[in-house]
Amino acid sequence: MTEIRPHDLFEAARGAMGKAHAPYSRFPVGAAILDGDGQVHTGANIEVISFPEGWCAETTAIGHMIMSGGKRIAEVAVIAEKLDLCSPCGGCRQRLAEFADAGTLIHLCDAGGVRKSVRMDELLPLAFQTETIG
Ligand SMILES: O=c1ccn([C@H]2C[C@H](O)[C@@H](CO)O2)c(=O)[nH]1
Ligand SMILES: [Zn+2]
Repeated sequence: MTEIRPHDLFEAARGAMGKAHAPYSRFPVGAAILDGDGQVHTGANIEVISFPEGWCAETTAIGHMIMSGGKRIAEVAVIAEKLDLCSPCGGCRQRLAEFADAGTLIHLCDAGGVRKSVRMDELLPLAFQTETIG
């Protein structure tokens, strides 16, 4: 099996961004998740005319991963057409954290490739948990 590299994830996210349904914000976003079994799952943002009902690229990709049988997130790439670095929104950080580990890398991309890679626990420090601390 060919190893998936961050640049491959970037390309998958960029391809997914081309499928965004973002007629209201005109702000296409793409995401790609590498799961623990080496499979890649992609997503784009999907907007709805009643604006709060739309959802993010990362969320679409998580749905694809779960429905394809993927269990854990090994790496993520995110790209937005109109931003140099698209960092996942707060809600998506929590959704990603559900399936990621503290050290899972999230690659923030621009049109040329990966520009910055951050750990899950940098994106969502002090994440909510129900286990007793200490
Ligand atoms: O991390 C993010 C941030 C925003 N969006 C989408 C939501 C909306 O469709 C558009 C503008 O906010 O970008 C994402 O897909 N991912
Ligand atoms: Zn989001």
